[in-house]
Amino acid sequence: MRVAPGATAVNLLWSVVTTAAQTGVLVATGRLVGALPDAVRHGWTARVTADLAVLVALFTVSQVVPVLWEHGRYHLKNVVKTAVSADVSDRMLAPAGVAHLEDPAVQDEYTRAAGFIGYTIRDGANQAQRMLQNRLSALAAAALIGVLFHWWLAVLALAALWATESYHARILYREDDTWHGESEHHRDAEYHFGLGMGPAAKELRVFGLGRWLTDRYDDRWTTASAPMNAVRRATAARGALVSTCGLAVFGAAIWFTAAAAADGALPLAATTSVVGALLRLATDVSGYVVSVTRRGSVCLRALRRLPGMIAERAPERGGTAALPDGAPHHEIRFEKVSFRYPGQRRDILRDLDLTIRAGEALALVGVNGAGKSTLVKLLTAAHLPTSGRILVDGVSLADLSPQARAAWQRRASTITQDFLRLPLSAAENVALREVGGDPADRAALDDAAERAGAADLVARLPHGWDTVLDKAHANGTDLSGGEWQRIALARALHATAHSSGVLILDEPAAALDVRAEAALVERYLELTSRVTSLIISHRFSVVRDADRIVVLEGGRVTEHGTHAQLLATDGKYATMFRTQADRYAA
Ligand SMILES: Nc1ncnc2c1ncn2[C@@H]1O[C@H](COP(=O)(O)OP(=O)(O)OP(=O)(O)O)[C@@H](O)[C@H]1O
Repeated sequence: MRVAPGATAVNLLWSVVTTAAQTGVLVATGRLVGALPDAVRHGWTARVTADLAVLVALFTVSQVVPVLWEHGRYHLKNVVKTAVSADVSDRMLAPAGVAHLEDPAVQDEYTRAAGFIGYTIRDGANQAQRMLQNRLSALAAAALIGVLFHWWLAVLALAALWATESYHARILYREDDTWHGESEHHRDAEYHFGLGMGPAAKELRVFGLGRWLTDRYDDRWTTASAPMNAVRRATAARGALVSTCGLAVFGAAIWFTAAAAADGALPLAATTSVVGALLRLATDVSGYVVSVTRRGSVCLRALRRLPGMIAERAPERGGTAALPDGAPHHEIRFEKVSFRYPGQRRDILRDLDLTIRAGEALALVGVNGAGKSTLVKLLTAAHLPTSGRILVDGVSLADLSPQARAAWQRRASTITQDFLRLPLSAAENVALREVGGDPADRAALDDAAERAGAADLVARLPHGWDTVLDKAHANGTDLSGGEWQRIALARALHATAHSSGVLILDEPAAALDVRAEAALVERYLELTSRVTSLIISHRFSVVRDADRIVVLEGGRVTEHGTHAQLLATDGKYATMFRTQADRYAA
């Protein structure tokens, strides 16, 4: 990842200028102090004026340039943050499949790459610049000691700095590693925090679960922090001892310098500069900057590992095949398809055979957990079958090239049970620009809304299509579950009117009221007339008009036919239908 080389070069320049100015201040202070005895004896001299002017100028530069440098680092930090977020998203969203999104090991690596409290690439990059400046500054101060006094003292001071800083950095590394190893607990803690602030916030309050959530967050966070606190307790005393030893070396060096001055072996000006340089070296022994830089590099390594890990744990099977434009022209065929979720012991689908003819309106019914939504995931190539094939006009989805697989996913317009609720305008919620929709084409939007039964809803919105569907947004509004469902349906219909040829509706009526459900049923055949469609619903009123209905049971299709044929067969479908119908009749 290469980010803002120009801004990085400017920041480098600022750090070099800062170092030069700070070292200049040490020299100028020495010169000024060296000139003072003369001034005391003979009054104010031109040399004092000149030395003072140089000192003030260098001091001003040493104070002002870091402000510019700070600004530059802040800018770079933001650029790095945006670049990392984009990079992480790209890597996570690149595969057409979704198996890696459900893998805890990948989630952990993702959490590390994206960064969490104190562990981010942006902080690492920021502190790396500080570390560089510290190194330059330490070398300059040591050079000053060597030139003005003794090189062995310069080396001793650098060695004391290096030893103390390394020790502290090592302690921090241990803390860091312990902290980092707890990423699952951190994720859990963050999840509970997000839950309280996010979409479930209202429900949690209504149930009075605020306290429970806080306690749970507290518990997870304490669990995550406990190992690091233990390391911290174990190392605190030793850390303080090492610091004291390091500072003792610097104290002795200052003592030695002062003694040389008292013996007349070192002029006053040089003594002042050398003591200043020693104090400068002594103040930066914490190891913090080194540790944060290392943390950043840990995140960077996780980011680099992420694609490899995704490829290894959730390999993208595929080939080079492509589908003909506008497929399916003939059929979508499931041939002996079995599927088991990664890491699970049970097949959800078993040797399933099913054919969906092009242009057909097929309905799928089955009890909870029968595998209906799983079948949709396979149909949209989010997962590939564990065995068997899914053929679209004779081409297996498993043989598609990554581009062809992505194109097939765009061709299938799917509204799942947990459909997207985007904090965007109503227009953008229906016509997603990213998949070729045009929110400015109001005629197309009106048509989709009309067909989805959402026209009245849009007309009632305070700013019509431009109303943002998010209460957290100024002038935004929130929708009820059923209203959202109509917007989602409009999105699917808008897509089928443009680029999609396959319409998949998973429980499209779950949140609809009786009238809206009746309207959906009335329009169902018209809605699906131009496409190949699959509808899943527990409401038999919604599925009964489908061209064909299939029953999924035990991972297989056990019955298929029209509503009338299935009732006549008097099997599972007929039983389920009558149970529901009897309840309504009663
Ligand atoms: N990502 C997953 N990892 C492991 N198991 C899963 C995953 N998603 C679903 N399952 C399991 O697969 C089975 C079928 O789930 P699926 O969601 O396909 O059922 P469904 O027929 O759509 O149910 P419902 O009518 O309740 O929506 C369930 O037992 C579920 O626990």
